[in-house]
Formats: sequence, structure tokens, C-alpha cells
Amino acid sequence: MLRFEHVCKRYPDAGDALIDVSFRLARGEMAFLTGRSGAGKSTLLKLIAMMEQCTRGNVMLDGKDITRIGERKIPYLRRNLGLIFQDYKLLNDRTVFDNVALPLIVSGYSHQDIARRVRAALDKVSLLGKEKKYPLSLSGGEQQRVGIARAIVNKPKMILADEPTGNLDPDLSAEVMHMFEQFMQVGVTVLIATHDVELIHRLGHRVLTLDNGRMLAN
Ligand SMILES: Nc1ncnc2c1ncn2[C@@H]1O[C@H](COP(=O)(O)OP(=O)(O)OP(=O)(O)O)[C@@H](O)[C@H]1O
Repeated sequence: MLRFEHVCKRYPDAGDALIDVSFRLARGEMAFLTGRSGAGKSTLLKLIAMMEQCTRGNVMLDGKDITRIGERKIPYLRRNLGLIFQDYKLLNDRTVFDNVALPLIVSGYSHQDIARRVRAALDKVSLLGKEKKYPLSLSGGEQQRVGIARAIVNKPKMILADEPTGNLDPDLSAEVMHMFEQFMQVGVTVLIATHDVELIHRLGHRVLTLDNGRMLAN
């Protein structure tokens, strides 16, 4: 599903964020990406999300070489990805329903399809009753679940999550991880960047570790 081959990323006026990184993730695999602050985790996720381009090497996603992909193709390929962030990135002046509907509106779905898919996504994260609420009236855990519903509403092949439990207490973190495991069980590939070593060890999935831009043996 995902292949990094000798990937390097250097930001202008900064050192190397990633150095000769190679690894593969199989379809339906769930892995944690860990490492100290500044190790390169967010950079690695941004390369997959096509928000940054690597300086050297190749990134293959679902059989396609996305290394030097043209700007116009990016929105189309991004539909296969669900992105989840630590700070939720919800629109606070829109309802839960509208936040989750956003990727479908962008993709041009009909009103009927949007309503059906948004409800299905909210059901998966146990938020069906909250579709008319606004994000700021929800708890942190609920806001993160809205973010997850928005990420999965397009039925992506891969979920990328950057510190998704960074603002959640241990119980809510476990709940969010359980959701990721359920997506994995239906064939979605899941890559989660996190500092939460305790959580990683408890769940026992594959761990990819970055150390100063280099990936340790995995
Ligand atoms: N847009 C940018 N421009 C210049 N340098 C950057 C940029 N983004 C990241 N860097 C640098 O690249 C290195 C890796 O950063 P990155 O954010 O990928 O690490 P991280 O492991 O995600 O850290 P954290 O856990 O703190 O989020 C750091 O030295 C950082 O300062």
C-alpha cells in the first residue's frame, strides 16, 4: 500500500528532516510512527499526504509514484487518504454534520448521498445524536471523533493520524485507538504518529521509529 525508498527531505534553510528512509506498509496494516520531537514524524506524514515533496528517493502510494506528482492530480489522489490531527482542525462555525460533510461536498456528491454517508460515518464514531451541535459545545474526545468521522466519510484506503490522542485522557485515547483498529479490520491501512509509548506497547502493533530523521530497524 505504501512504500518509501531511500527518501530524504531537506527544508530550505533547515537541516535534513528525513535521511534515507525506506519502509513498506501492507494494505490493512496498522503501525505507529514514533520518535522524539523533531525526529521527522510530521514530515513523513506530510510526504504521504502530498503536503510536502521529498528531496530525494521515491514515495509509492497504492501503486502510484507520488514523489513528484503534479499539483492538479493531488486533490484526486488525496481522496484515498483520511487525515486526522491533534488539534482536530474543525470549523467551529459549522455544525458537526457540515464538518463531516465537507470532503463529500468538495468531491461533488449529491445531497442524498452526503446525508447517508455522513450519518454512517457519525454512527461509526458513536456521534449520531450530535449532528446539529457545534464543535465548541462538544468535549475534546467528541471533537476528535468528529475529526475521525470527517476523515473516514470518503471511505479512504489509508488513514494518517498526527498525534491523534495528544489532547485526550488515557480512556479517550484507548477509545480512539480502538476505532483505528476497527478500520484496520476492514482493510484500511492506518499510520499513527505518536509520542505515547505506553499506548504503543499496550496495543502491540508494528512500530516505526525515527531518530533524528533516520528510521531505525523495524
Ligand atoms: N516547514 C518547515 N520548514 C523548515 N523546517 C522544518 C519545517 N517543518 C519541519 N521542519 C524541521 O524538520 C525537522 C523535523 O520536524 P517534524 O515536524 O517532522 O518532526 P516531528 O517528529 O513531527 O516533531 P513533533 O513531535 O515535535 O511534532 C525539525 O528539525 C523541524 O524543525
